[in-house]
Amino acid sequence: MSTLPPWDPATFTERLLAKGNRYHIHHPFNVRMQQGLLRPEQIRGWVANRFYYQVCIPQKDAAIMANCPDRETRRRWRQRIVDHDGDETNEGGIEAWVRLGVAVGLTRDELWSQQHVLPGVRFAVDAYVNFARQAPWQEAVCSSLTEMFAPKIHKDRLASWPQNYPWIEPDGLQYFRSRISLAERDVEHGLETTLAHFTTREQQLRALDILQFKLDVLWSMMDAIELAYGECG
Ligand SMILES: O=C(O)c1cc(C(=O)O)c2c(n1)C(=O)C(=O)c1cc(C(=O)O)[nH]c1-2
Repeated sequence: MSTLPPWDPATFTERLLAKGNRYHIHHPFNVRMQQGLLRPEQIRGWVANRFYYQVCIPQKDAAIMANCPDRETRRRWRQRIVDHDGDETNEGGIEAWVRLGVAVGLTRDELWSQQHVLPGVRFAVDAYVNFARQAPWQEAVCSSLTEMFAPKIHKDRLASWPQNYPWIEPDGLQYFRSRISLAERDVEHGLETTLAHFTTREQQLRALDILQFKLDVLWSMMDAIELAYGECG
């Protein structure tokens, strides 16, 4: 057991942020996507596979709520499910992702049937959902903190895709636009919970491991996608 004193909140936050160097933004497949080097069928492969992540996120968030006895947390957390599933006033992120799919040349049926979802992507995403089902809810909250790094990846796509992939209908990029402020809001809550729960050095180190697990989920998805659709695919 570590006998070192806990990091203060600012230092702990810095340590969490430093994990950004392992984010899938740096994965070779993402780098090539960002440089405009991917062919349409490669973009389609990524979009069809990422759809599996999109549809599983609300189940992951529902698992966190199911494990959380704190009413205040559930009040805030349930918004995440609405963000993805939608409601009477908002079509939701899953539908926005379907629109992205259609904009890149996939059909709704192709997406919903999950016919393109690779075994490695399914394993990685399922590992994330299972973690949320089984871990203490604060640990599952911590695992969502890869969203700290997501606004940049969404902004990068919005800035470069219109020039790099002019064949993609720009309306299809709405999903990325919508996620920037939602991710920032999610991170505020996720960090608040993480800073309050992981207070000893040993716990803080555990939080870094949890964040690494989630970074690995995203990285593994990219590995599987690259193997199937990359230059050797
Ligand atoms: O496009 C991306 O690279 C990316 C990454 C992540 C992430 O870092 O987990 C999320 C999203 N997008 C996203 O759109 C999203 O709604 C989301 C929810 C979560 C989560 O863990 O609860 N991550 C992410």
